[in-house]
Amino acid sequence: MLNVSRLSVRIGDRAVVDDVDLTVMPGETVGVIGGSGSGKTLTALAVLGLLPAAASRQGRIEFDGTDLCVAPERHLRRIRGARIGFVGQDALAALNPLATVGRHLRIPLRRHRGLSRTASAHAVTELLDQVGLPADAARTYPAQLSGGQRQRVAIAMAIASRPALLIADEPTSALDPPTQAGILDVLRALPMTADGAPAALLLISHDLAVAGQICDRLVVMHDGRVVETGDTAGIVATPQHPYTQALVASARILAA
Ligand SMILES: Nc1ncnc2c1ncn2[C@@H]1O[C@H](COP(=O)(O)OP(=O)(O)OP(=O)(O)O)[C@@H](O)[C@H]1O
Repeated sequence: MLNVSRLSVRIGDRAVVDDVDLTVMPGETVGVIGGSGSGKTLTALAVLGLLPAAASRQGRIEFDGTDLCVAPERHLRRIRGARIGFVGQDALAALNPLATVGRHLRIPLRRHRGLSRTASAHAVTELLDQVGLPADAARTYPAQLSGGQRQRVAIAMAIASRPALLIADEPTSALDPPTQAGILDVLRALPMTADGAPAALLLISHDLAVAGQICDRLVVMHDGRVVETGDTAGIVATPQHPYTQALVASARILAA
């Protein structure tokens, strides 16, 4: 479904993402892990066509059979938020402080799924339930919610269109461990997409312990390059690259 090949992103004369290959199959949960500055976020932004103005990209990003690197901006606008959802680290930044949770959810429901007013009211309740929030959360405002509840709302907004792929960039890193676990449960149980196929998740995280809990496969990035990729269980059991070995060792120490 998503097939990134030989992706490079340059800012000035620096290749901040260098020759990255990455695939996500329908229904698959893939984690992109690596340290700060390793190029994870820019890889995600390149897929969304939302790189900073100073950046340029090369390579191929095939999604639903179209190369997004050469697709016109109107094609990207059509798939962003509809076929590809996005959740970032800072839910507060994604939410309008003056709008209720219900209003946040009705906008994508009406825009992307074309639901009537009555149908979208029902769909709001269903979405809230999918992310573990009670129906009466629809009448609350972002400031009245905890950080974890706000992140649940941000995920509900991102999945309202039933996207084929959800990109989540450090969705739990601003949250305490019990709250993180709740958000990972929500991401693990993504609903079906509009065409009935299972949704896929591309999870960006610096934390192997987080990605390892819910990802089928991991892509390890270091200094802008993919240094290792494989099944989560295999990577955790027998990491090959020295950087991955260090990541696994430090996750073990933290878990001990
Ligand atoms: N707008 C920008 N202008 C200049 N350099 C940038 C910009 N955005 C990112 N970079 C640089 O590109 C490199 C990769 O950044 P990126 O945000 O993809 O890293 P990351 O792996 O997501 O790290 P983090 O976990 O800290 O967000 C970093 O060295 C960063 O400083």
